[in-house]
Amino acid sequence: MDYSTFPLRHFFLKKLRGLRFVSHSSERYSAQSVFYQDRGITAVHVCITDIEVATKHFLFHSQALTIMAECYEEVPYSACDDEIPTVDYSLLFSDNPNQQLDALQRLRHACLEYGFFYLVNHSIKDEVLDNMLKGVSDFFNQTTLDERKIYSKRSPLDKIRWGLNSYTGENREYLKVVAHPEHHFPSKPSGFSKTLEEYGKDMRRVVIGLARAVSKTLGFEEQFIEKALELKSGFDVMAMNLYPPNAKSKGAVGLSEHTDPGFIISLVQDVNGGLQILSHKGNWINAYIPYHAILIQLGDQLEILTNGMYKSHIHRVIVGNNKVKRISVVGVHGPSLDKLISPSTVFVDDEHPKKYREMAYKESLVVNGDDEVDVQSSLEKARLV
Ligand SMILES: O=C(O)CCC(=O)C(=O)O
Ligand SMILES: [Fe+2]
Repeated sequence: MDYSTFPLRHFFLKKLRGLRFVSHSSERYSAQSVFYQDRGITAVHVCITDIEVATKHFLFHSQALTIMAECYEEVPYSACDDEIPTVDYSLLFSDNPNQQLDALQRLRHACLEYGFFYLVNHSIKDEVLDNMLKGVSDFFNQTTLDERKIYSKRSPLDKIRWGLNSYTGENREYLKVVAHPEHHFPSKPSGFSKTLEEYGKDMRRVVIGLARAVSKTLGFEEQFIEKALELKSGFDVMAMNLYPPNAKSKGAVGLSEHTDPGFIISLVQDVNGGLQILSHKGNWINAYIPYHAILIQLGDQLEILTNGMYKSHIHRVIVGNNKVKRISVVGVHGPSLDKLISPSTVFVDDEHPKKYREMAYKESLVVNGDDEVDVQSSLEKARLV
């Protein structure tokens, strides 16, 4: 079997169905142990990134270990350079009806056939992006590592969360902050909070514009998504990631494969490198985000709302070939926490049975034992078929 072109999770799911994964009480994994017991696939993912770490932290059925060992040998993290569609934000609102229609058609195609696209002419000024990326870089300054430890997990209600995953298997430092409806930003370095606020405001404007345009691509009035997800009080988290250049002693994976919750996910970065997205055809595509463009990915709750028509896609970060450190800033733009999300009746009929159960957004964020600020996907928990 050619593992580089085959969607691995399906392969594992089939092969490992029925086997149990039991986590040790190791600190790193204990919070996720329940989660892993019925989501073998995520456990497998942890294992496959580094079998040595996996065996240290989990008790595995020996048959599962053999399968994982085989797969670990063969997975090369390779990806192709297939084109990722580009959407011109300004044209989505053009006064010229033909131009607008053309841009909306492009957006529909990108949502239907890809689930991710580069957004250009988005109206966020270069200096806002540059200031924000500089602020994030200063926050992650090596000399202040001890200072940011105050944002390590203290309570499930944390609004600011910092973490350093620099063990073999995942290689990333991150800061996650709640950015909407109210925002919680670190007070240091000076000016950082103001920079994030400015960027957050601009990005939110773009997200609301996209909600209107995406509604139109589905044949609805432009307020459809804003109302269905209650975006006015939407729960947004900003995740700032720092990936070091790969060192021999560390793992090639910056961030393991996952989808993200929410309506859409915005991503900006300082340098290209490492982000790979699994296409609907089952091949990994390298994302080479054009300078100052925003990568938009569709989130789980848009997939649920459209009953699987607009899908959220699995992605990961591979740092193996990176020569320099990379920073990415990810916005997970979600529905209101209390909003119940289920497939809209328009997308459900005899030929398209309901594929997801109803869940409040808040429930979907915490159902696997994670905290709201972690913004982890629970799409598999909502799936009915
Ligand atoms: O850093 C990246 O390119 C991707 C980050 C990501 O997927 C996430 O934070 O959810
Ligand atoms: Fe992500």
